[in-house]
Amino acid sequence: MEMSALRQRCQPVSAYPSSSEPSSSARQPDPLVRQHWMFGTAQEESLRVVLNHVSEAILLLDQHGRIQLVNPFGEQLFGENRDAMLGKSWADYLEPPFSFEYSELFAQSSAKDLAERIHEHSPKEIMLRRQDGLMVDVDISLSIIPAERPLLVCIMRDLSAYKKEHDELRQLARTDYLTQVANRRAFDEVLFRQWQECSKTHVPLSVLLIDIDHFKQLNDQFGHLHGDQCLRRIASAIKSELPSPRMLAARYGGEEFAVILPGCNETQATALAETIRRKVAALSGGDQDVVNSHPLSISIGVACTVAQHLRDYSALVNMADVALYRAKISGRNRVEYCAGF
Ligand SMILES: Nc1nc2c(ncn2[C@@H]2O[C@H](COP(=O)(O)OP(=O)(O)OP(=O)(O)O)[C@@H](O)[C@H]2O)c(=O)[nH]1
Repeated sequence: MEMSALRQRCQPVSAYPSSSEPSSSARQPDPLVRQHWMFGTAQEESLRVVLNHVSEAILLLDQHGRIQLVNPFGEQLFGENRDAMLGKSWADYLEPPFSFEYSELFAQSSAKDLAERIHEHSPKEIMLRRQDGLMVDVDISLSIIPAERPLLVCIMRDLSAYKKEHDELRQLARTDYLTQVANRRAFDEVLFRQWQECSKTHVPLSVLLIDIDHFKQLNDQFGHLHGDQCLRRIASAIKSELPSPRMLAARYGGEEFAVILPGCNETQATALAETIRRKVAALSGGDQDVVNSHPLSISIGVACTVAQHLRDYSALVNMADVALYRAKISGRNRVEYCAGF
């Protein structure tokens, strides 16, 4: 056999076209890996091509979790050259708590223990820290090749695009299309969470229910498209007055909005409601636009709970509703507080 043909047979699984072969000084896989992962036959050569072109990161780890082989997509995912990756601990590329979890897995004293425990840790979604410091969400699957000194096949799939799409869809499902504030579903979820958190920490929790006054008249006089424009302007006025990102403005339904104010007591919530009322009243009047010249006002009901003395969070909303009703029958364009039923 010619020397070049012999050399060809001795390529490890991660072999590249000859132009990108590692230099002789580059770190080489464990001899055991080399012994098992030589290529020569046409079938093995096909497998080498598949591994080099498959768009998932494929790594071979020894039983201590040290990287023995990596395919080109793996290099791309880790943002590092394979020569630098070979021999390094795979778990060192992971973010805590996964780095601890997998370091502990690879510290098993016997191959049998490792084989038994590997199923508890795969498949799984974990976070990878690339060489350039970027964090990437990945899905991993670990399989064991049983032997006295077992090897592990680690397949990693980049979830970034999927995560981005998922986050965008989630955001859409929680946003009111017309006004771009949170919708009722998001309001209920956040209020439930804040209720639980404030119960634990004994901080007050307040809610505002806001209803536009005589909105039907505005719709009837100027049409629903102009009504929509007012809804958008009022939503953004409410949002702009919230001093903390933990506070949430939502469209509660029709021409009603709601605000969650974690950490706000009765006095603070009432003062903020008054600021919002004034801001909305100031939206109309000064503009040339016929709708903007139409007087706009809102009525607001305020309710607060401290140490969660109420039955549940819906009782807080009911109290704000009672206060809102009071504001309406007392002449509108005002803030009312309900201390309890
Ligand atoms: N333009 C527009 N109007 C809406 C929307 N949702 C609800 N409305 C209107 O809001 C109006 C609510 O009318 P009412 O419940 O009678 O209340 P109001 O006229 O504001 O009277 P008070 O609340 O008692 O001051 C109705 O005319 C609905 O058609 C919407 O998305 N866009």
